[in-house]
Amino acid sequence: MEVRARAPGKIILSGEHAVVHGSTAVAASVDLHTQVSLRISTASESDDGLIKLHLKDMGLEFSWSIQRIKAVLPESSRHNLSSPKSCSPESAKAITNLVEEQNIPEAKIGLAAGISAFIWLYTSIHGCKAATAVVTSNLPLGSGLGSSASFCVSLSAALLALSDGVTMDMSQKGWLSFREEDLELVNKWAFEGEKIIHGKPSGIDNTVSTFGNMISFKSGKLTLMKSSMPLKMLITNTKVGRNTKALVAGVSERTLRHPDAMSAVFTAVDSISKELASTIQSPASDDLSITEKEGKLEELMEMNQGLLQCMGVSHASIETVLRTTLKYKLASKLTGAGGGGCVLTLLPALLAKTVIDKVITELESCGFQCLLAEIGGKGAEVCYDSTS
Ligand SMILES: Nc1ncnc2c1ncn2[C@@H]1O[C@H](COP(=O)(O)OP(=O)(O)O)[C@@H](O)[C@H]1O
Ligand SMILES: C[C@@](O)(CCOP(=O)(O)O)CC(=O)O
Ligand SMILES: [Mg+2]
Repeated sequence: MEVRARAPGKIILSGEHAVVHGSTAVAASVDLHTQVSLRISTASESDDGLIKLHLKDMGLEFSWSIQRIKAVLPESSRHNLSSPKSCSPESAKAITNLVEEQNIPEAKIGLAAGISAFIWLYTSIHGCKAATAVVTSNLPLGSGLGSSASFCVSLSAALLALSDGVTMDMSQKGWLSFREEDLELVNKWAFEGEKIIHGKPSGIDNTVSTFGNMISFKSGKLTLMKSSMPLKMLITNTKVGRNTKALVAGVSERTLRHPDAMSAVFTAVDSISKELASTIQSPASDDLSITEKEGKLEELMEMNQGLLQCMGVSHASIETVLRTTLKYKLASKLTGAGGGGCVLTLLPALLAKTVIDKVITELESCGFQCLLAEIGGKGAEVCYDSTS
């Protein structure tokens, strides 16, 4: 039994961090993906008794014997597929031991969280069967573009696509979408994986990676959005590494120290996200031209960035990108958890290509990496044939 699954990364146009505390946020998928190829041995096939994880881009391979997993994770018999369970503290400890035994290179130790999520999702959905998962990704890891969620969504999609938990026509060729209710199940399982990586995720990243498009999201509920204007975003990766779990925990600690002030910040972000969502969706008219709508978005992005600074998640490298784009009268904000990572800059529809080229050249001369990604594409998909 073999399948491939892919799931996109994302940008957050407004509301990161505040969304963890109940505010509205707006996000869109980007056309960068994590892809998982999964092969599970059937009862009739001979196998090597191993569960293998190959992180191909990094040239790393990990494997665990079925006996070892059974000994350390006694509850690893398959769970009820339709009601995903959270990883208990005991299981988390056992999984940490399984990961530590693999001697991950010190420079790549951040991968430990992703590998733990793999073990939890694999054993919960398929129990202890020999298998090989090969992962590739063109998303930068730990940069705010949701690589953790896209990893968990593509993994959950592949695992469920080879289970009886979803309904798929395995004889169909090419990339296939899930039914709505199956997408919801993929999303729930991915959220359990994302919890292992983020600690306390809001669920926005796995939701937009699963369903694709552009969404507004509040307290676990998504609303699909339909943009009525062109939205071109420049993504600048500062290449400053950071970790979402630590940044989310830092904002929670600040909230405990200053509950009233932070509650006002989160309320302001909620209003910004709602206004941003309605601006993006309202039809351009004589009252509000595309240019005026872009002006509104720019102001809202700048206000959101100011509030992210209040939360303590900006960074000197982010400030450099903001200053550089402002020289060209362009508005920017960090996207994702901040502390480094990626910055979004709105490129107005009528902006001359020469200006875009100039701003990119200047940002890249600072050592940053720029990309113009398409936003709002498809969510999780699977493919059963090896030719597509
Ligand atoms: N392709 C992958 N293979 C293994 N682990 C991954 C992969 N993509 C993401 N991860 C896990 O997610 C972590 C990065 O997640 P995070 O800090 O939330 O940043 P982001 O989601 O913005 O990329 C990595 O350190 C790793 O643990
Ligand atoms: C900061 C946060 O709002 C988004 C994190 O995104 P990323 O992992 O930095 O891509 C956290 C969350 O919503 O779970
Ligand atoms: Mg993440």
